[in-house]
Amino acid sequence: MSIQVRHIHKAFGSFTALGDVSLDVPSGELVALLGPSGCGKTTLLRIIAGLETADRGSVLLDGEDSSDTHVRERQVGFVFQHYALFRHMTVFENVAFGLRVKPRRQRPSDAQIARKVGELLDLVQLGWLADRYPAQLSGGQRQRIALARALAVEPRVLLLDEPFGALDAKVRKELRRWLRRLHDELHITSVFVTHDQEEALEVADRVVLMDHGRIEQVGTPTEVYERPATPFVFSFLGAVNRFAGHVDGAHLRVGEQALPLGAGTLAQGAEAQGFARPHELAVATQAVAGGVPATVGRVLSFGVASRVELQGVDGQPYEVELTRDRAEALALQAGQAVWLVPQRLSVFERPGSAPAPALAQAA
Ligand SMILES: Nc1ncnc2c1ncn2[C@@H]1O[C@H](COP(=O)(O)OP(=O)(O)OP(=O)(O)O)[C@@H](O)[C@H]1O
Repeated sequence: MSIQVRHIHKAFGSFTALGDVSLDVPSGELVALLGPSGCGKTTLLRIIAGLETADRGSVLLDGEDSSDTHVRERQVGFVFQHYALFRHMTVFENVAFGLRVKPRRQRPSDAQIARKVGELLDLVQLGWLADRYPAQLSGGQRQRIALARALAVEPRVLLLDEPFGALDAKVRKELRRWLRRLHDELHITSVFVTHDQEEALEVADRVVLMDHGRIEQVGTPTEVYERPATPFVFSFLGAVNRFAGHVDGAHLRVGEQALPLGAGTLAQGAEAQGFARPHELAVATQAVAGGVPATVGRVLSFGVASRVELQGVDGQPYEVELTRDRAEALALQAGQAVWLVPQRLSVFERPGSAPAPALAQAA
């Protein structure tokens, strides 16, 4: 089932939690809503679910406006971070619950329920736990059972709110791979909320980056990581080095240095920030054109990679990732003066910072 979110606006009192949010989720896709705490991810998920109503805008499920459709009729399955299973029920009964509470005419027979629950427990690979109670399960097992319970009623959409948020890093990693495999088997349109960028990039077909109640970018993991549309996306998705300056002809002028700009449409004289990931900076031990001076701090080597922490002349921190061989060839020492040369620089103009055209010409 496809989901279309159209111009959703939601305020809590005077606080705008979502401002004009629109999003298309094609049928069968697994989409991650990613953003910092408080950016509106859960609110958007709850509006899609029908657990919350929007002030304006609409949600279309398979092209039909769902505003007047009750949560129960939307055929949506949920898994929440702390969606406690029923403590007094066995795993089997927890998974069977959604089937047992169906209206009498739609309710499967006991034999059908037993078969269905058995299949679902096999699917989440926990058939051997059917007779246990939730307190006798690990956190990861509980979330897999919660997922089996959500799937029992054959939802057309699956909504997951930080489903692995409460688990430790290792279990989280295992479960997200497992979720991806499960999705590839079932192809249920799924939206999951996370504030963990690695989780979103690893699991989702497409990532929706949100900040302050707005969508900043929607794209495949490669698109959002390789071609961030805004400074926020750049900073949110992993380590980044920042070079603040202004546009000067075909260069970004950063202090005394002029860093070459790629093709673009930046306004002459505008204040701008250049971004480069740690692996996109080369280190030179002699002064070079287009290099920004910095002082080596710590050099950390893990396996085949080395990470170098540095400081710019104005105290700006930088981080560079090199192959270990390259780091050893450079023989970097703490306190050494070096020059950082961006191999790729993504430059964003500060909105409204471009001088008036006449001024720019005079400069
Ligand atoms: N019922 C409510 N009443 C008042 N404010 C609310 C309510 N629900 C959410 N908010 C506010 O709306 C904003 C968005 O909340 P939301 O839960 O959607 O964020 P989130 O991105 O899911 O954050 P987190 O990752 O911390 O869960 C927050 O500032 C939150 O305090």
